[in-house]
Amino acid sequence: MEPVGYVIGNNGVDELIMIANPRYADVIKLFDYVYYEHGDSRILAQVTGINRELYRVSDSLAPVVFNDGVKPVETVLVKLLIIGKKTGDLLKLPEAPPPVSTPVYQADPELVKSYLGLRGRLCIGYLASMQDVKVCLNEKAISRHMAIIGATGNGKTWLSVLVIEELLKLGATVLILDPHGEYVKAKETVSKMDGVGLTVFRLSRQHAGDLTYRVGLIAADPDHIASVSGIDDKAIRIREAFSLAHRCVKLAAKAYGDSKLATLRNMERILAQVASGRRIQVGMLQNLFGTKYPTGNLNDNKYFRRLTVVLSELNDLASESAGRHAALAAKRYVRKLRRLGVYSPLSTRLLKLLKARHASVINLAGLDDSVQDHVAYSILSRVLKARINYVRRLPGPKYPYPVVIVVEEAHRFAPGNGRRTLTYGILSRIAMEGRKFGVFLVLITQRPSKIDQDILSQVQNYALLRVVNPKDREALLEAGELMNSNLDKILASLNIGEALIMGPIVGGQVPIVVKLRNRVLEYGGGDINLDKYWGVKDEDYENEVSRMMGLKIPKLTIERAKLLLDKISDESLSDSVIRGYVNGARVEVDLKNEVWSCSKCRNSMKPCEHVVALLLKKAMREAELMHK
Ligand SMILES: Nc1ncnc2c1ncn2[C@@H]1O[C@H](COP(=O)(O)OP(=O)(O)OP(=O)(O)O)[C@@H](O)[C@H]1O
Repeated sequence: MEPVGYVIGNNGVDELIMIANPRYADVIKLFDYVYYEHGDSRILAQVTGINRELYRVSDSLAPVVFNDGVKPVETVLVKLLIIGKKTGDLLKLPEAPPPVSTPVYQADPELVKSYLGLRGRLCIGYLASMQDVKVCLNEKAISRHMAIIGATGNGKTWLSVLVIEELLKLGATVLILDPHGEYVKAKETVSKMDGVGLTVFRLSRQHAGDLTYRVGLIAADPDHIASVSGIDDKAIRIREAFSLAHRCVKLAAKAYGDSKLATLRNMERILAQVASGRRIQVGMLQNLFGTKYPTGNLNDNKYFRRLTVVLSELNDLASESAGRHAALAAKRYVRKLRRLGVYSPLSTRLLKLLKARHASVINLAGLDDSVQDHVAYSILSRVLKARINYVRRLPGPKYPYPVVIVVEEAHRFAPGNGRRTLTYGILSRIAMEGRKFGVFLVLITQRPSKIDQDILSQVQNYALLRVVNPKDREALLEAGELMNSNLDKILASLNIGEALIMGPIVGGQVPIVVKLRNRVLEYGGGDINLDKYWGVKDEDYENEVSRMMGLKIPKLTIERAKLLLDKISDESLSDSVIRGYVNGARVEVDLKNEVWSCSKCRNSMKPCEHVVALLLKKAMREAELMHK
């Protein structure tokens, strides 16, 4: 066999420089596998850089080479990352670099397969440089969690969908926290996968989903829901009133054995009573709540006794003006929570959410960050608890199978800037202890520097797509022990559809560059191809939207609106008054009179991004109809 090149130097024992055999100079590609002989073993290496250079000629000769029209002599220098020699099941780096002029050969698929040992069952693609070698990740290593990292639009969701498909085929229970509703579309294609189920849970009626997930008020920490409602941490009196009302409905539910009493509506009723300065007696609760419950002797009931104590604290509030004001303010916050439609007395049953061979997508699109945070916190805490109860045989809800939790936009739930979300605590606990209880994380983020580094450092498997930002590459260098400057260069050279995978999931020894396979499940939120609808350039639809409203819409607003296009729901676009929900905001535009309203931006002088998003959608819909 003819060598593809010869060693001409080295950089430590793990990097070689090879000069390419001119006959192979145009054949050698990035990520190719090559080897050289060392005694009776072969040392495998991978191409990580290719440089074309002018053959070194002396300074006095250089002008001659160029001026006489002689084609410059080219050398192709190839950087090789040493993978190692096979010793039993292990790959070991050689003790010394090979002598200069050692011949280097192209490795064949069998050699590569036997060295890399990709013997898992999560088959997500092929070696980028050798498309007949399948890459199957080790499913057991998912217990060491996984991070999927890459710049926006480089295929993170694509890869996560592949991992989910493979996990589902093996019978896994998968839970997906989906802040942008990107996985909702998977529902349409899940029937292509035999015996696999997928349910989309929505949080409010105006969003897409099969079932509604509710966060239980009885189990919720009053401080948490007070924060979700927007009550400032320092507004102690308002928080106190809020918390007392919460305890009151919770205890009433327990004392009377009727969970339906623990509603936000009943909290509002209690607070209205306090705000108006009227005292509340136990006997009045039936009237106040508008429900009937047994009025027998409840004096032995411990909840009843606590309820009377809480009522007397509420009455103390009612007796002073500051207390009444606080109750009035708290009532407004409760009303705000009620409008969200996310809370009900009891949480949705866990067994509706968790099933083997099944993925549950939690569609959080359109909810404010604090609501997303509370929902995620509530779900993750319950899942971890159910697994702990099962493993440790403790009383309480249990789930018998391990659960893989996919967290899209993980930096939103566990930001690295020291801000502590509710979800942060539970995510960091799962990152640290989930392995013991069979709760595994797949964290997806565009910005590794923005995610909490303690959590990231618990993750041992990395799938890296193109990461362009040097700061983000630095964060990876810090977080992953496996990361080194060679890999840093590979990262910058990846194409869409390629991923660099490291960690025990690929045997733990060698990073692998994978060409990802096609997926079965659809997902939304990929690039929106406006040209598909318009067949025209950006300016044309910008002009169209401006024309509709009879005024110039700033480019920035249009850009922001484009990002909201996949967050529009319940839209009605055919009449002269169009309406819909855009990222949770209720939007209405009267096209004839060129007036608009947006429940979030209220009295803006110019159409806000929510309004413009709805207009864009209408224009797109019309263009689509025209092209049919
Ligand atoms: N392996 C692949 N093969 C072909 N096309 C791909 C592949 N991966 C991604 N794409 C395309 O690239 C676009 C972006 O992909 P995707 O939405 O998965 O990226 P992302 O990194 O999750 O983006 P974001 O951070 O914005 O969510 C999509 O239009 C998708 O179809």
